Amino acid sequence: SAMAMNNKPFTVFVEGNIGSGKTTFLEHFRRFEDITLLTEPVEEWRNLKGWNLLDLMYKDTAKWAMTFQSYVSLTMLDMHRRPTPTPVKLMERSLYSARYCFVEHMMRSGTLHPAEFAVLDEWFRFIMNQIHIDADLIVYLKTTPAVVYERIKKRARSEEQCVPLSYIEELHKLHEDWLITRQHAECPAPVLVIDADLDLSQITEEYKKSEHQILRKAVDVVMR
Ligand SMILES: Cc1cc2cn([C@H]3C[C@H](O)[C@@H](CO)O3)c(=O)nc2[nH]1
Repeated sequence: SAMAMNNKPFTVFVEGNIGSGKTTFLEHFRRFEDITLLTEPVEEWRNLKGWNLLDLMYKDTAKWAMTFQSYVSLTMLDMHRRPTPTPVKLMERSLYSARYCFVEHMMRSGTLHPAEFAVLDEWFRFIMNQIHIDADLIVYLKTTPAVVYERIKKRARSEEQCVPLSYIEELHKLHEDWLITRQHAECPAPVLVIDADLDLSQITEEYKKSEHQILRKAVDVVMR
């Protein structure tokens, strides 16, 4: 049942640390024709006119963090704004995790200069005030840093092999501050927490739990 273009679809952000299984979670919903999946445009970050901004950022974070996060935010805004023909839209991450997790960490760790952070924060505030991009639900794939650190090693995405456990632990804390402690009032969406430490064989049950909640909420919104 295609959604009239003027209605806003039931929008879900899928959030979690590096290696928490977001792409796997999204792929679980590939079978539903009423759901549009927008996965993280990592390939765009790895090849912008031939430049691998992800690799540059990991290789020399102080020099490339601003450039990388600026482009990440542009690609996320593009995804937020993309017209969705279906009643439900699942997005991998968001401008919120960009600002509250990654940019926040780079500012606190000093890899973003305060002036660079100020510019990124002004862009974030402008977008929040001018463009309606909030979620109806956030699915938080909650993990333990040690578990995802091992997965990152196994997945062996080349750019990430130098990522230290301390970085994963700091990102974890920023996700918890945002999605469990609820430190940021600008993002009031309800959070559905999934135990994403479970390995693939066990996690399908967890997904089914979220499937029910997502589809039920989506039906409520569509029938409103
Ligand atoms: C919104 C947002 C996503 C995102 C991902 N990343 C990194 C973490 C992973 O190594 C890779 C793919 O998620 O990109 C980042 O540094 N900053 C980001 N900001």
